[in-house]
Amino acid sequence: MHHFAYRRGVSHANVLHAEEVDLCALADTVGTPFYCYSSATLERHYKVFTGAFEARPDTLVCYSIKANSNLGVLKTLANLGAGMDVVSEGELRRALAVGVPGERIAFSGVGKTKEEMAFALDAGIYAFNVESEPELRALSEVAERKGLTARIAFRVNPDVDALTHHKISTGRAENKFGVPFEQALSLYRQAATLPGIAPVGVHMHIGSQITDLAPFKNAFALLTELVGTLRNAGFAIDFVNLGGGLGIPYRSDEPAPPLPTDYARLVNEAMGDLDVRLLFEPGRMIAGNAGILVSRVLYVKTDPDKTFTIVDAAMNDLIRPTLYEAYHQILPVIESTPETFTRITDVVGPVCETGDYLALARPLPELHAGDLIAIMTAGAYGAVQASQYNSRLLVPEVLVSGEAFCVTRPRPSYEDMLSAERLPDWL
Ligand SMILES: Cc1ncc(COP(=O)(O)O)c(C=O)c1O
Ligand SMILES: N[C@@H](CCCC[NH3+])C(=O)O
Repeated sequence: MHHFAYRRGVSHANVLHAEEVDLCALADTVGTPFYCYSSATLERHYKVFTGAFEARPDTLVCYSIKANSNLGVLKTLANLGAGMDVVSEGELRRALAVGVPGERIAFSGVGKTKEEMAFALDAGIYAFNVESEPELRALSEVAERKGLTARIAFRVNPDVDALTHHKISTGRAENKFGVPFEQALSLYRQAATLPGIAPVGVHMHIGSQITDLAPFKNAFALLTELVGTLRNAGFAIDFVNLGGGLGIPYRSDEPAPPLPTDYARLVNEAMGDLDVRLLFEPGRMIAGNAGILVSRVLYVKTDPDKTFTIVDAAMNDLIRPTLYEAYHQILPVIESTPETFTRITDVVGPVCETGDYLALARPLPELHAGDLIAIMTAGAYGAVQASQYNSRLLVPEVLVSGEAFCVTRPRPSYEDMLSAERLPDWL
């Protein structure tokens, strides 16, 4: 198994079947397309991230489940002691199902329902990241009714440009997330008066795939200032949640993003000697380069001025290229050298949308029907964003560990798909 590594400059000479698991054999067994995740890489990424903060032993790294919620992935991380960042009851149930204790779970999201709040209170989660004043009041009502106390952090929106794709920026004033920085102190004061609420933390998450440390620096400076203000006002702030967002390498021909150790240095500088527990919510950094999407070429269509490589994976399986103009490296699952990447082609799927592509104008070696390709860096925001558009079945997910593999989410059948729906009795 190729370790889909947190590695700089993945070269075209990487042979995907060079390690213990042969992707061709796996494709024959599971069928294509399928997602394939590497346990070793997940573990390594988690350890690299936590290792960067070893000087602060009470740091809690809450893996952001939204990036990849496959139970095999979650269990791999839970076994290492990871906490989890959840944004719905579904994600919370997944975290609990793999044995993550409530005390290692943080709950974010602008639209938590009262039912979700009640479920999370019963699970004894570490903290709620509260994103508005009405949400605060709802949480207080639910907690009071249950006779429980919700530990909360307001998610503060610092109005900082994360210099990332506009659809995944979350810390600008115009984004729906968090409470305005200027309103924070008065909201903490209000929270302190409400039953069932313990305002004990501060949270911030400014966006995803952040490859420049400057926005973090600016945002963390504001956050440190806020902790000082809150403490001076008498609040016992015991944790600061710095969110996730650290970017990862998607292409080998661009400068690599900062390493977790660079990020940790910045955090330590920004936090100074602030005596607080730090929480983090990395998602992409842990899962992105631990997964690939394996697909088979169906047809190669050569038009007068263009070649389309039509593969069996599509935008419904991996929406990132068309939704965010995201680049995913594509490698043939055969030995190939950079010199053979000379055929310019669009790699497209079978879905009836012009936006159904995995790559545009991409140099690749000559491919033929039946060849396998690996779409790299697909472990984060891949399978979790899949849909059944065009009544296509969700693709299976396979977790690999050394020579072992497990189809952690099998391909459903068409019978499953049809039996999930009901017809009204008047038809
Ligand atoms: C609140 C929160 N925390 C953590 C994350 C994970 O971000 P990333 O996968 O970029 O680390 C997100 C997604 O952007 C988020 O919204
Ligand atoms: N889905 C986005 C990341 C969103 C992060 C969630 N706040 C992506 O694929 O890049």
